[in-house]
Amino acid sequence: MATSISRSSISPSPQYIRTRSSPSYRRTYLILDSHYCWKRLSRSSRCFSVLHGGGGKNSRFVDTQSAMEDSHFEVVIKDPNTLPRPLSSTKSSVSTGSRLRVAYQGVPGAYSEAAAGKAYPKCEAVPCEQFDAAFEAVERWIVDRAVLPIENSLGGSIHRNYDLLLRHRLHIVGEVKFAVRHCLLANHGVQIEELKRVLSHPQALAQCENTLTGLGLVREAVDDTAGAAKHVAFHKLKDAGAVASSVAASIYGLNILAEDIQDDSDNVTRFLMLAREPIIPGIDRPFKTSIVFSLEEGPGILFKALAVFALRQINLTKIESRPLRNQPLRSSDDNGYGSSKYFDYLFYVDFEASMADQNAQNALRHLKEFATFLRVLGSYPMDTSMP
Ligand SMILES: O=C(O)C(=O)C[C@]1(C(=O)O)C=C[C@@H](O)C=C1
Repeated sequence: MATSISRSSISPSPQYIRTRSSPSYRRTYLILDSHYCWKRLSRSSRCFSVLHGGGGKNSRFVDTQSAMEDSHFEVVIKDPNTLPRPLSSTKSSVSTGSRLRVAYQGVPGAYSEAAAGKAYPKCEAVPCEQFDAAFEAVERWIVDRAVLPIENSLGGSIHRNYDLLLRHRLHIVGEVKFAVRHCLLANHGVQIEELKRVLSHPQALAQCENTLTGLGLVREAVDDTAGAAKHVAFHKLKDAGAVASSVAASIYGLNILAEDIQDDSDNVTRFLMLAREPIIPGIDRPFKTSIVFSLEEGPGILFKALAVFALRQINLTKIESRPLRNQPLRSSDDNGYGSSKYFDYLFYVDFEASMADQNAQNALRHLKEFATFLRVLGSYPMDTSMP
């Protein structure tokens, strides 16, 4: 039985980006990513710097003050040792030939465990309490990979994982689409009419909105679907059911009261496969590339940013915006539009092209002309299978 990883078993995550500039100044960031990195300095920027390497002795502070004259400057660092290796071991399971250890969030029976098995057949799936524990488990060489949900066809994006992708230094090396078929589970002998509440992961509850509303059940959010099933079984609850998989029902000895209770039969969750090192992008099969960037303020800037792909016939499959954290609310005094405040955003974009494709490289070169920050999260084979 694999041991579960909780946040408390791992020391706190290093900060990926740390700035030393005064918060009142507009900032752009310089990211020294091991494989893809480029940054443009904002002309309005004052001195700033970025920490790469988590603050340890491998960290690199880049004082960009001297680079201020050259507002278009590019840095490319190729460093194979992206992440520190553990003191106890210098070999991963991959190099030792043992089973690949793959972190997922939840307990056995969670959909994420099944997705990890689909992504890496024969792997040893390692349960983690929270998403960030899974990221850290890979970073600290406790496991080799993580498989984490990023979006669902009914419930939408899993925002937490977008934020963690940026905070951590892992690379997207693949994706896997998994058909999620929810069941309503309860202890044996409990009838559906006796249920007053239902426990599950918030995404799963959202995916079964119509069914649960029809049954008049009060929703209670927990960390994962299988955890909900385990809780209902462990406490022998009579008034509560769980939304979870049929696998969870058999693991925790629950009865399946209803099957396929998701609002749409096509309920697919897309999971990302994460690793310490990126894969070498190819052009031998369909590839997808995921990037994150931020932009200067100004009319039509997002339009221009997206046009770099349209101009080259590159199809976008996903765009997500997230607040740029640690960036103070900028006063609109900056540009003289009264006293209202506004936010800065990060844009996460997935597009259908490989970083090995010149067309994609040109698009990103074009994008960096007006991006204040740009990072390639990964270039990886598309999952074209039927989920
Ligand atoms: O709780 C689980 O079983 C999970 O694997 C998590 C999760 C999610 O985070 O979206 C994964 C797939 C389903 O969409 C519902 C829940």
